[in-house]
Amino acid sequence: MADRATNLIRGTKYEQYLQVRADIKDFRDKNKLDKVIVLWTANTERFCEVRAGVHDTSENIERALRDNNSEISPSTIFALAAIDENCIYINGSPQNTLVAGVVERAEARGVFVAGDDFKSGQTKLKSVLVDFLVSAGLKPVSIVSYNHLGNNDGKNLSAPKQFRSKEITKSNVVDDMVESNQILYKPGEKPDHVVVIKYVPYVGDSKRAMDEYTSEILLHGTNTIVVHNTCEDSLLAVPLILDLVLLADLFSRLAFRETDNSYVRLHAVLSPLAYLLKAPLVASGAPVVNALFKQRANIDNLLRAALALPPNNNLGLEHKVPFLMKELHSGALFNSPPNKKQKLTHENGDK
Ligand SMILES: O=P([O-])([O-])O[C@@H]1[C@@H](O)[C@H](O)[C@@H](O)[C@H](O)[C@@H]1O
Repeated sequence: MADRATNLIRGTKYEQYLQVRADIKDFRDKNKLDKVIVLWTANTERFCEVRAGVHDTSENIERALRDNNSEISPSTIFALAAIDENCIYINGSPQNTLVAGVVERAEARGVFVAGDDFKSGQTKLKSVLVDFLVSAGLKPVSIVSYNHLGNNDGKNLSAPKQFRSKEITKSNVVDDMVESNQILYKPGEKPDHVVVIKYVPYVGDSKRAMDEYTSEILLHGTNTIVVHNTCEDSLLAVPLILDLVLLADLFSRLAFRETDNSYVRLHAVLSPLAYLLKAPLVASGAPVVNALFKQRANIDNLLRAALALPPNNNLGLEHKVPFLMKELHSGALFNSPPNKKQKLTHENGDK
């Protein structure tokens, strides 16, 4: 891969960290910016070997960085530099950049992080199709996903360790959907799921994705769906980059009022961005949701909450229950008695 490494920051890992911080500061000053968001779109790295005493706390990772520890990945150096410059950091590639010590540091500094890996094509479709199959009672038993492409990403992924990172993010996406149906699957049972990526220079950015989904249906029958998708890899990724940055900024501004009237922001790990990511990072202990429409509903409802609207639960009782239908048509449904705050402001003459 050395032939593609043309833009290097030299020095020890700590010197590189200082350089990235200086670059961020310089960029912010030169462009007179209030805010910088750092998003990793560089190539996939190998997973770092997560070690106790190295990656587990902010203090340990700081020591490891200064000791030039080989298991501190370049993307982790960028994450630490961004967090220390008070910048949101988003990981658009599969590797495990955001180890526990990085998240701890983000929480301590009040900075947001999100990841991992843009969910652009094959996986996006998978997170719809498998959700549909499982919830329709068609039991996916074998999912085989092959893709080939000829851009730099494809070249990079032809290295086994880098491919392994991608294989992990692309393979785990069906887990929550499978676990959600305990009638179809016994505890621990999973479909066979294989992911293959090949580098074919001629096709360039035009990535080909071929998938075969086999499901068991009634009376041991089978149902096989085959998909062939051709698309420009970069053209699918760019809108995701814009949406990630815009939504990350928006979510970083949300605050929730506590009973003592103080305000708290969302957790440092911005999991609502999961809709755009293959392997969503969540706060420790929180459930991972991969199903695309659940992820989408999460964003919709967060934005509705920000406008003081109730979540959209799709009940639609106002179109199904006669007395609510009448209230809807007469307008009575919207004439709820004013709440305490409205009454007070009204009495004070505050329009
Ligand atoms: O999003 P998706 O189509 O499932 O996954 C894709 C990978 O299969 C592909 O190898 C890679 O080059 C793309 O950038 C993208 O990550």
